[in-house]
Amino acid sequence: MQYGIEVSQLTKKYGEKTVVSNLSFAVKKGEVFGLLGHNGAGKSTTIDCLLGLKASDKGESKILGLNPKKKRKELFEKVGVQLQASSYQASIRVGELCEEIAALYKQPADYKKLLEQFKLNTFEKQPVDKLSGGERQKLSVLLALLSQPEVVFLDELTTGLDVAARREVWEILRGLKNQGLTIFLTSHYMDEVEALCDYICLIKEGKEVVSGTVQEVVAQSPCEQLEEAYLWYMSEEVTL
Ligand SMILES: Nc1ncnc2c1ncn2[C@@H]1O[C@H](COP(=O)(O)OP(=O)(O)OP(=O)(O)O)[C@@H](O)[C@H]1O
Repeated sequence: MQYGIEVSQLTKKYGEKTVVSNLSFAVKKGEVFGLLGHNGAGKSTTIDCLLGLKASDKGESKILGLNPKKKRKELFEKVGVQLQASSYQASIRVGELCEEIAALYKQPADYKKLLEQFKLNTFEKQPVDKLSGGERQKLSVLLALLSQPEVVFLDELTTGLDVAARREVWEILRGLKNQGLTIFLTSHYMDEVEALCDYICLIKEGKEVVSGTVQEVVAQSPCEQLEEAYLWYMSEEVTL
């Protein structure tokens, strides 16, 4: 099986409002796919529907060839998820949280090694609620990788991280990608998208505006840089 993620005509409504509309795409194993769009475009809702956390109104999705709603147990070991708002038990320490989560999996990663990679090892004994916003963000990416997943979903992976920390996280992800990890990410930073993504899809009000490699998306616009192209696409009328 060639694909890490397959999505066909995914549609999600909240009441009368359609927030994800007929989205279709496929992510090959070992590729990095970026779903981009303004605040409220429907990115997090798409992830929730893909994972079966929210019921979609139409469409199908598969992760590693499996239906996430029907094969939840099977996928649990294979899929890592970093969501935007992660809440943890009050006053649990970083090391304890890692241990607790690692204990859920059959073959977890060595969390101490991951803490070192993410430069969080000095915080092992610190309560999670005393971490800075950026440290907590890095921890949420780390936790998504604890199961040694085959597919990982990262929602705004480096929001709040400083320049050096962002690059460290990119390096870690590139290394994991080279080992075959499939990555689905959302990001508001176009330099990050250029640095990491093999394929991107821009959405506006839940609808696809354009998709392709970064080079293809830029080439189909009158712009030369992804950030300008992104703004150009976003200012266009939605016609789909
Ligand atoms: N439970 C809900 N009930 C009603 N509307 C919702 C609900 N959850 C999300 N929405 C709306 O759906 C739309 C898409 O939200 P979503 O969180 O998917 O956007 P996003 O692209 O992830 O945005 P951001 O970049 O700000 O995180 C928004 O207009 C949001 O207000």
